[in-house]
Amino acid sequence: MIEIHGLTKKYGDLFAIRDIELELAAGDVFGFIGPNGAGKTTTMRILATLLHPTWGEAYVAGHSIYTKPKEIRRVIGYMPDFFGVYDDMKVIEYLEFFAAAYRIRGPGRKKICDDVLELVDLGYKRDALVTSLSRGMTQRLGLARVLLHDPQVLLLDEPASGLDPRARIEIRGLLKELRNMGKTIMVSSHILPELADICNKIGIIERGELIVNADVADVMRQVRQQTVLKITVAGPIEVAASVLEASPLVESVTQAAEHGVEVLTTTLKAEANDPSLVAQELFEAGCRLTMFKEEEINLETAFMTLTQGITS
Ligand SMILES: Nc1ncnc2c1ncn2[C@@H]1O[C@H](COP(=O)(O)OP(=O)(O)OP(=O)(O)O)[C@@H](O)[C@H]1O
Repeated sequence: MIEIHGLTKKYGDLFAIRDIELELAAGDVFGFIGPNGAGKTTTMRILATLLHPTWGEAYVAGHSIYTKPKEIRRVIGYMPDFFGVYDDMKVIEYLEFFAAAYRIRGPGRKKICDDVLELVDLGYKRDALVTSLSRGMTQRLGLARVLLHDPQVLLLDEPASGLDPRARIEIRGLLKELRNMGKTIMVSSHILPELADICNKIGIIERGELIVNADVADVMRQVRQQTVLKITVAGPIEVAASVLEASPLVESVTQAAEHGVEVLTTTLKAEANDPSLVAQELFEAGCRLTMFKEEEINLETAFMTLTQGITS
């Protein structure tokens, strides 16, 4: 759905983006992470055919940005990081205005506007003035606007920026819904956790260069090459600790209090792939397990591990 090769944009001597390579398939949700000024907006504006690159190639749904910009505009929904709303319009009028611009005509237009309003949970604000909406609602209206023509590809530039925690969660929920509808989504943010649970691919851009471009599942696999168990027991924890230390399956054990409870964090040897054998050893030594689970690893930790040194 999106194919980018050697994409570069220069402003004088400054590389806003440099040699970007990226491929996204239909249904991919790509989280585009980077600090302010890293090049996210530049990349998205080029894909949206609003900006010419200095060199490089980009295709959206098989259409080249150089030769088929009109075709690209029909299949994308681009939500910029800042967009204006017309002061004296009601929410529904605002959407009808853009629907007309997309040449959506006839009785179907009203239904489409009502449908997208429902999708973004703004049906109840249908007749409110756009200027009366909160920032979160305005962002949702912006999303409704780019969904009017049912685009296959969504380019969303920091849709959650400036929102309070509740509004951020709402936007995330909405993105999940769009993902479930099969849309291909490129969504930028400068914070990783915001995108962690909705993306299947993640790119990290810094100073114009895509320094990480990976499958979320691969990253998880790479980081988790060894199983780490969190274990608590009823009774003396030292007994369990010594059983674990003596176990041929265990590489290391550390003991520390977590939320007031003594926990044994146990890293298994790379070749030990059945944690239940460790449970059995503890059981046979008379330890009563009160917790025995694999340590959860979140995407943020995984990326911090992988990008250590690269992003500093
Ligand atoms: N029109 C322009 N003229 C000169 N430099 C520009 C122009 N547009 C962008 N830049 C520079 O290109 C770089 C990339 O900017 P870009 O807006 O793509 O970053 P971004 O990752 O989207 O940042 P933000 O999170 O702040 O939106 C920045 O250094 C910016 O100052």
